[in-house]
Amino acid sequence: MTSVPQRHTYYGAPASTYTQSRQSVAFGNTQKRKHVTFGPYIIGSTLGEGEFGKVKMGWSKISGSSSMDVSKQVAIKLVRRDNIPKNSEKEVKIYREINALKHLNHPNIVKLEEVLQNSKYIGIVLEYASGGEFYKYIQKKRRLKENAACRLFAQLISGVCYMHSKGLVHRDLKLENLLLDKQENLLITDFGFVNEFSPEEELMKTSCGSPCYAAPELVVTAKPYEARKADIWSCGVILYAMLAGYLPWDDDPDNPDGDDIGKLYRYITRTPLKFPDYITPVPRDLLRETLIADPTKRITTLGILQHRWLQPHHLFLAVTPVEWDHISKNQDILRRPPPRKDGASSTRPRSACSVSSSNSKGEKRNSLIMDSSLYSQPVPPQQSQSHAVAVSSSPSPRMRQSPVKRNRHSRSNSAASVALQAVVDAEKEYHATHPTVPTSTSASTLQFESPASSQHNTSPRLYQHALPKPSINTVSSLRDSVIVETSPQKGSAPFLITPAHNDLASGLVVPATLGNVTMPSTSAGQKTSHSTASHSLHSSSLHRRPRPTSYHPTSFSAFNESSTGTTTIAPSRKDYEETATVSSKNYQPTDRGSPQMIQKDSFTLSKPLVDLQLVTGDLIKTGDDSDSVAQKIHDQVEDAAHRVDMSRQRRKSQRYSMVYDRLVGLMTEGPEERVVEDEDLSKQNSESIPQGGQVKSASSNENKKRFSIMSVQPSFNNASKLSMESGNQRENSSDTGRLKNEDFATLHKLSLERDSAQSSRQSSRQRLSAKENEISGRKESPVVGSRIPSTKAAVDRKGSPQVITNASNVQRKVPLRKTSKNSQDKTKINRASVMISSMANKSVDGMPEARPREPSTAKKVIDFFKRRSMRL
Ligand SMILES: Nc1ncnc2c1ncn2[C@@H]1O[C@H](COP(=O)(O)OP(=O)(O)OP(=O)(O)O)[C@@H](O)[C@H]1O
Repeated sequence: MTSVPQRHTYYGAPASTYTQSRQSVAFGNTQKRKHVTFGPYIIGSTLGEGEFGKVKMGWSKISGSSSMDVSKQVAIKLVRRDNIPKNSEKEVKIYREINALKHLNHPNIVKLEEVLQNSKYIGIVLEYASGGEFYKYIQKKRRLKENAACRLFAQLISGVCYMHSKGLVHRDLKLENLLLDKQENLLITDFGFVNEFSPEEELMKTSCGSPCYAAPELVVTAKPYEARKADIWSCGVILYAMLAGYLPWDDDPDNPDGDDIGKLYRYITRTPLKFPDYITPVPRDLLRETLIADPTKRITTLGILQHRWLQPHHLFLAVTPVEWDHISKNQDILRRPPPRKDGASSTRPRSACSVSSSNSKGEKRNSLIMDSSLYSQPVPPQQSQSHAVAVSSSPSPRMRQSPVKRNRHSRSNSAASVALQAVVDAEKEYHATHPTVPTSTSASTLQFESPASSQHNTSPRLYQHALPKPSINTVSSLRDSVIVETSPQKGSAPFLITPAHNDLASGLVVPATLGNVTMPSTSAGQKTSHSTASHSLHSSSLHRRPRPTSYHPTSFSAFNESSTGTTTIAPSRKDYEETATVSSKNYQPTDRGSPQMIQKDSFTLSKPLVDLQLVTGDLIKTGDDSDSVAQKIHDQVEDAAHRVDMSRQRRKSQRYSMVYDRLVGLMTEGPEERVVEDEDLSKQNSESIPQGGQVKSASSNENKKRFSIMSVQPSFNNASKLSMESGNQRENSSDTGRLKNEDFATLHKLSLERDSAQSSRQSSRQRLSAKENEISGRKESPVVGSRIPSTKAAVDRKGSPQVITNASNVQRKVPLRKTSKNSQDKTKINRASVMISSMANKSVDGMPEARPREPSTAKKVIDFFKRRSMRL
């Protein structure tokens, strides 16, 4: 039997593809087949394709076991390293995704298993969502029944609340970024636009997401926006799509395809939400509160949690972020392969050798070191969890079995499956013992139970499936510790909770549920009694099973989401948050109030050598010293050239054709349209949207220190600006490089790059003119900025499931679909997650006047894409 190749076997390997590491692997007792491997994973079929490349199915192998030792299915996002230029927004996107996922442990958020790399690829190993894409699920069913939609929306909101409680916002929530697991639980994925907010700086300035799901405030104003509210809007659109089978505001006769973003948002802000008959009043009410254009009037996540439509899932929704973390932590214990008899760990080693790697040319790829060593970085200190200690113990016999023998293609790694099953069981039991509690939305008028009743009536079984079997022996001090009893079939690692003894001096309190204590009185305005919690912790209830929830939505008093750090926290929330002895700055008063805010420093990991201060404009706006200016300009130029190259490569994909069309449209259409001058754009971005990676060179030292940092994400105006200015920037970079650094090698490199970029642009121009000739020979020259013909536009419309006509509703209802490009590229989909800040340049309301501009190279390129798109 061939063992799993050592990690080093694919480091520094010849620059081919992952296929070069084909291994002959025993497969069954008889058949020997070649398998493509990537590190310890056997690569399977393509699951999908995104911006960064293909996502492949993978099976991990555990060396030393017998044949058929495929243990776990994963999804591996394979990112070609040469597709992600250093310091580019793509690189940042990847880091953002990894850094965010690293901190998120929620059953409805796709789990990051690890990150691997070789000389050619970076492999982001994710939990496998075997249920497929959510939009397809809706598409298949045309629309979801209310109960199903309610369950899935509860899961979505739970995941969103969880990430908000961590101080993260997704900013690109849409159907296409939701997957399903085997049990049809929702998994939020694609965290490329994730960002963090802090109590001090809640507002964000980078507009991103997909137009049809983006909150109006992102588009109609250039003002900073409250990112959580934008996520809530997107959730509303998703819910509407679940229930209706089509997107809201998709019936504008003047903009039937919704590809005119300006019109779309004018329509959204001016047209009342309409519902098809089959959406009942209660979800309508929730949708009305969610899809309010004014973010200050829009419902908060807390409001959603408390909405009566979601009441059937209130137990699930009441699981706190702390609890999800505990559950996840213990699942990790469960997943750990058993120790081998010889004492060696059967766990394949974390890729210590992957701290750094070289490509085939021996070049260090330090910029992309973000493998398992990054993944395995410790979770940032989370004071709220300081009371919890997970103690491992020898696994149960069941755990010693190979997972393959139990279930060859098991979803043993499905966080959602285990945790959600636990919640479902808890809910079932709860409903069994409380028949008056509604189990369907039809009874949703029933109010939440009172906090007092919830103390005693909440099912104790929540943790039974989620946490390992207790071991009395491991309890060091029964007086100070609490055993959380767990399901006997889930292994034997104990879950030992050491309460913090109400250590008010340290600002910590023990989550009541985890300590199996009676919930303190939670009525709003009533002071939380920590001594009560303490007493309970030390009471005779030690061996009682914990209540599944530690707070109840109704236990929260409403608080002003927009206030920053000064919010008075409802007493019940204090059980989960640091007390007054800790500055309120230390946690975000999010709707669900978690004490586990990701520390700013921990999210923007130092491990990636990307200058996050430069490229994540939302996070930090900073100046820079002049010495790094040349490098930055150079990087930007390199990036711009690469972007042009990539654009050409992506012709087969129509992914951005609509956006290019829109860009052209914004430049040229109608009296309200605004043409954004480069200077204008720079000015605007530097003043009001100071995000991103476009560095504008400054003439004086002072100016150099005030570099405006604009959108690093693919803002299309910025992209065009980059293209347009690339020539100048090259000159600038070259000059600056010469002035600041007389390193001949640098100059040589720059000139080589410039030459190659110039030749690349030249060939692009040639192709462009050839295409123009071809097009003009075939048909009348298309009007620049004109709308894509509807039949085509229906295909081109990214990220916007379409609607088809339904007689019962005047709205058009094209089935939700994520369109394929062509037969060869079935998995490639149209999903435009874009920086839409540029769209704000379009005059929607009170935007500045347009100024004419000269045609430029970039515009020609854009025209080319547009024509190509129309032709297709
Ligand atoms: N964990 C997963 N399990 C199963 N399939 C997955 C998983 N992750 C991604 N896929 C499939 O791969 C496709 C592309 O994945 P993903 O959206 O994460 O890539 P991406 O490069 O981030 O794309 P983009 O940023 O353009 O949305 C998805 O639409 C889905 O079909």
